[in-house]
Amino acid sequence: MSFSLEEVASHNKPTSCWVIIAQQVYDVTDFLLEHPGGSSIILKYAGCDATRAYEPIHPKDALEKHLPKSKHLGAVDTEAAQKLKEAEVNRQKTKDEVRVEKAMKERPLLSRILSLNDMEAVAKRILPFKVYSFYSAGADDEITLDQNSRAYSRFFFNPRVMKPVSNCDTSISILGFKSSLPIFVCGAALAKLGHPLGEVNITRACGKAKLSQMISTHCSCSYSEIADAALPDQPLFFQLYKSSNDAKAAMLIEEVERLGYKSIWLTVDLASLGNRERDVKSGWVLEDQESGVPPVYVEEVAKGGEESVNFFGTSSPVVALDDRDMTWEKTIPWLRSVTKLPIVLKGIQCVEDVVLAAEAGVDGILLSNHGGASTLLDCCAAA
Ligand code: HEM
Ligand SMILES: Cc1cc2nc3c(=O)[nH]c(=O)nc-3n(C[C@H](O)[C@H](O)[C@H](O)COP(=O)(O)O)c2cc1C
Repeated sequence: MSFSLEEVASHNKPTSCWVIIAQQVYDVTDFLLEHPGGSSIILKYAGCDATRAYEPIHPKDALEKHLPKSKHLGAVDTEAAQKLKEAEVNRQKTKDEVRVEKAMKERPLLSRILSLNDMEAVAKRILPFKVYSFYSAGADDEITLDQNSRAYSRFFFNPRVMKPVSNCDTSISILGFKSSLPIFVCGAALAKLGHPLGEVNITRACGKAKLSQMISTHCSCSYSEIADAALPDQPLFFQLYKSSNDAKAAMLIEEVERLGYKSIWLTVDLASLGNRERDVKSGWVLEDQESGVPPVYVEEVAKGGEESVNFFGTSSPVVALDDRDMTWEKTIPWLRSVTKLPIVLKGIQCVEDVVLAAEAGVDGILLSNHGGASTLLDCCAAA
């Protein structure tokens, strides 16, 4: 079955909502309320082509996994496909896209980027404004974000000399897996926003460097693509945002266990999303930059605009359907009952909770305040 653009466009309401993704037509009416980001994000594209918004965020298999087959209605017809292609070719680039294209051409060679600070400065130049805001924003006044990096300058080495060092071994073992350095790659959502190869690229790098990698529940490549990119003996850990629906969470764990992931890192510091103001603001800051004229706010403009403001930014969907009522007594035994993998709690921040974690019998903890980025509170102690 194939559809014209006009036919798709007539399904542009919450009561009948179709979208086009990669020239395929989907009926997402029933899915609206299940979408992790809520319905309003999808409704923005109701009756339209959502490909450009959809592809950099969602794993390849998201539609197949979450929409019943019957909701994949068919493809657009030949004329519609042609029109969509033309619209994409003729689309006027935004100022931010033009800026990014220029910055990409002028970016330094990788071999000249010597430190994380250098890398961050390049990222700020070459990433789209909204993406950089999402990747870098901290909660509230970003005091914890700032303190996390400052903490490194509060501690000093007392170097000892006259020791043999020609044969140093920097490797350690993390949950029984050898790592060439005492670091690993932490789980982070949406890598494809920064590079089209997304998490898979990082997996390949970890394979070469012999490092472990934790994969976010909200990675933008599929869990299986990432598993396929890993070398046979390369450990992948899975970061779990636990759904409030236990059965769904158990299915997810079963899936990654089957794919060969080696441990479950339950994130416990995100019962609610932090107030990431730079991320929230980035949408309207960008709109003002694009319009090129100083914004003029009048009552009429503000009206109606107020309700549509997304107060959580790009991260908003991340915790929308997550379990906000996890407890030591309930959640850890439940997790043990659904997996044999080692369990690590990610986001422990005080001694009292370390003790409770040990009593609960977990296999490890990750001392972390989520980078001062997304936790509910700013002003948490540096971690
Ligand atoms: C069918 C059409 C869909 C459309 C048009 C759509 C659109 C979007 C958009 C535009 C965002 C970004 C929100 C933002 O920038 O603030 C988003 C986020 C998200 N969507 Fe969808 N979506 C669709 C289907 C799905 C499906 C099937 C899933 C699978 C569960 C899904 C899961 C998510 C998740 C988890 C996020 C948050 C980003 C992340 O952490 O990965 N979406 N969606
Ligand atoms: C862009 C970005 C995305 C992140 N996504 C996730 C995520 O999906 N799940 C999660 O548990 N933590 C996520 N984090 C937090 C990191 O895993 C990590 O806790 C943070 O970068 C601070 O490092 P630390 O825990 O070593 O202090 C994200 C961090 C950033 C910067």
